[in-house]
Amino acid sequence: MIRVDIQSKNFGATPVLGSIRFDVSNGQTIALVGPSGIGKSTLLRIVSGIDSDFRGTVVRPEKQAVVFQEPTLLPWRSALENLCIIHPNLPKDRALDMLERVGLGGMAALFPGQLSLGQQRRLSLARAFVGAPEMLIMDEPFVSLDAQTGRAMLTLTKELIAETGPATLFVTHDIHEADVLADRVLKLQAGPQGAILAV
Ligand SMILES: Nc1ncnc2c1ncn2[C@@H]1O[C@H](COP(=O)(O)OP(=O)(O)OP(=O)(O)O)[C@@H](O)[C@H]1O
Repeated sequence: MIRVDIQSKNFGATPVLGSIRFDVSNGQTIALVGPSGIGKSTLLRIVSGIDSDFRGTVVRPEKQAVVFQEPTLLPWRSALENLCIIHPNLPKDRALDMLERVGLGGMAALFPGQLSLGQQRRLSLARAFVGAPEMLIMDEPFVSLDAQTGRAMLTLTKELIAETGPATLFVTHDIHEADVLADRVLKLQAGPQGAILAV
């Protein structure tokens, strides 16, 4: 479970987030929506532990995975190595099974530059799920994909979440994505001292 209790987050003198509290239980998926620039990515960075410069506390499980908008793969490593490098104890056959599972069977030796954007996204999903995360954070993981690839990725992500059961928090601008994936939608709105959750 993820327990978020933020009192405030400022960039310099500018307040960005106000008081924000919520929990994400194991197996639950929460979508985070709100207008551009309101602070969604800032909140995700705090929840994922990338940004620790805020007032408040976040309690998160040990096994974590983050999927960014851009696939953030190592271009000089093969698809298989991209999985194994951050999971050094991962048996090779499990890594190959996961590549197969996300539709990249037979592509283990290819480098990210030899994969389409959709395939690179599949590889980042494989990398995230192969470690059986207890917490999954995703920042607009389906943007700039064509409609068919986007739908396929959404279905695949839903299946992988159901199989693995992490506490999941993801940002989206797409209400359809939120409907398909999320059990609950949280909306950020402007408050007097930074963004707060709409009720
Ligand atoms: N490193 C930073 N330094 C200063 N200001 C920042 C920094 N990162 C973000 N901001 C500001 O904080 C606010 C929230 O940004 P954030 O990226 O979290 O919004 P967002 O809701 O994710 O936007 P979008 O939907 O457009 O991606 C914006 O006004 C942005 O300019």
